[in-house]
Amino acid sequence: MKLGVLALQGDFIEHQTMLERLGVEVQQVRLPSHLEGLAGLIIPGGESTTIGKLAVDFGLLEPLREFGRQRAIWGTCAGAIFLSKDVGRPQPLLELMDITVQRNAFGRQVDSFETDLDVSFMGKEYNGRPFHAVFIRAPIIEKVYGNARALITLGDGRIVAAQQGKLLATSFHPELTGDDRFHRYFVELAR
Ligand SMILES: NC(=O)CC[C@H](N)C(=O)O
Repeated sequence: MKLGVLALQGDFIEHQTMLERLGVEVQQVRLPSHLEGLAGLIIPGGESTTIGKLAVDFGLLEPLREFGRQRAIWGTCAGAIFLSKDVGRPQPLLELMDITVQRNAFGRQVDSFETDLDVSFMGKEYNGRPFHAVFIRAPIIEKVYGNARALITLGDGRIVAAQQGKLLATSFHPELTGDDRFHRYFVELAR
C-alpha cells in the first residue's frame, strides 16, 4: 500500500519517516496527479493558513476534497484545522469533517506542552499504556457533530482527537515522539 504526505509546508518529512519505518511506501503530494493510487494521505502540522493558501495555488483544494470523500486522510494540528468545516474566521479549508476547531486554543504561556493521553479507543492491540503527546500552538476541537465522534478528551473535557469514517484529526503531533501507534492506526484505517 502507498500513502501520501501533503508536502506543501510543515513537518511532512517526520510523517514520512514514521510511515517508512512501518514499511509503507510514501509519496510526497504537491500536485493533484500525485494523489493517484494512494490509499490515504497525511496532512502535517505547520501553519494552516499557509497550507490552505498553497493548496489553492496548486489547484489541490477540490482534488483533496474528492480524495477525502472516499479515502483516508489524517490531519495533525494544522492538518486537523484544514480538515475541519469551521474555524470561526475565513481561511481555505477542506470542510470534510463535521468538527469546529479553535486555533491556538491553549494561550500564549502554554503555547507548547506535553501530556499523556488515554488512547484506549485504539482497542486491545494498542492499549495498555498512555500516549505521550506533544502540543505546539495547538488547536482544540471545539465541537464534534454529524458523523464525527470524539476519540480523546483532556481531563477538562476539551477534545483533542476526532474521527469520522476514514478521516482522523489530532491536535497534537504523533510524528514527533517516535511512538508509532497512531501511524499504525492510520495505516489500518487506510487499508
Ligand atoms: N503545530 C501546528 O501545526 C500549529 C498550528 C498553527 N497554530 C495553525 O493555526 O495553523
